[in-house]
Amino acid sequence: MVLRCVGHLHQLLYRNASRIPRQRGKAVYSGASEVWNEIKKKLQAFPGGSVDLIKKESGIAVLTINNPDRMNAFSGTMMLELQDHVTQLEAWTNGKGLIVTGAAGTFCSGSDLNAVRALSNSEDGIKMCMFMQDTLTRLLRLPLISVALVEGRALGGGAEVTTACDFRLMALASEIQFVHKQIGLVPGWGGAARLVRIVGSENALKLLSSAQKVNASYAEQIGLSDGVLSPLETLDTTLAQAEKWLSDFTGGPSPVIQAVKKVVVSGRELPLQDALRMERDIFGSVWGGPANLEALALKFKHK
Ligand SMILES: CCCC(=O)SCCNC(=O)CCNC(=O)[C@H](O)C(C)(C)COP(=O)(O)OP(=O)(O)OC[C@H]1O[C@@H](n2cnc3c(N)ncnc32)[C@H](O)[C@@H]1OP(=O)(O)O
Repeated sequence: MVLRCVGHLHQLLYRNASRIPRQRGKAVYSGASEVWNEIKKKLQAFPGGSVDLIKKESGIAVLTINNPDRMNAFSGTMMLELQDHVTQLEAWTNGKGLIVTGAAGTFCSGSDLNAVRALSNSEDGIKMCMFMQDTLTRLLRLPLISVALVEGRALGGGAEVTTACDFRLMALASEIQFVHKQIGLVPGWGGAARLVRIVGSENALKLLSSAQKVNASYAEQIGLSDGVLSPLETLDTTLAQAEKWLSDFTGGPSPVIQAVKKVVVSGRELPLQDALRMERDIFGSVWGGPANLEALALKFKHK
């Protein structure tokens, strides 16, 4: 009887699920389609490398920044590919987790400096920055629990990409470095705004104004990293280690994991009143759902 009532309520609420305001896919800059078309055309002119996406049956996806000849620097076409993959992941209903990593033992050396030089007027720079802000904000908002697996160096825009994941895991000898100041810049891919939220404004100010190399232990100390990977003489590859680490958070059905991520994103991004409304709607989408009914039927005890 109780279960039937819950099921009925679920049907009622589920009708409203389509009304859950979508956090994902929401553009950072709305009404900018002309700018997008223009910048996409410019980015096409800087080819090289790739961003590769593998979606596994387990619900974990692996996104690899792949341009080893340039220490995985982002070419223009890689920026476009990254955005396409984010769009694909936004629609991945079976997804639970995402690992962002770099090819050939290093993470990413930021924007391809050849593109930076060619797009050095401030108008183009701002458009490229808007494009990457949009993509990386959507990456962070994905309803997947994401982790950056940092090996080797994460420099400039590469350091910014690490902050677009929920968590960061670093190999023992790896380094994250916001080198922007050394090339007369500040972060422009949303990395400063995210860094302040991750490590606090004092630590962010230290990292950006000194452009210091942040090793794995210092990163853990200030909360930039969530764990140090074991050296590779262990049996696991770094990717396997990251998958194992992530599995602590991605156990269970995808609708529940996605709902968990969504309530956190709304709590982080919205004013309290809106966050509470969003939480109500997300709650309504899982209440009386299959995972909830199954757990109730099992009289689950949290021992
Ligand atoms: C808002 C976004 C702001 C940005 O991201 S601006 C870009 C910030 N990144 C940088 O300034 C990185 C500059 N590169 C470096 O410091 C060094 O190359 C780095 C990454 C420490 C690696 O040093 P090493 O291990 O000694 O290797 P290397 O210098 O010989 O590099 C190997 C090849 O990769 C190239 N490379 C590395 N980073 C690049 C980049 N960002 N854009 C374009 N090419 C890049 C480098 O030029 C070299 O190529 P080549 O062998 O000389 O043809």
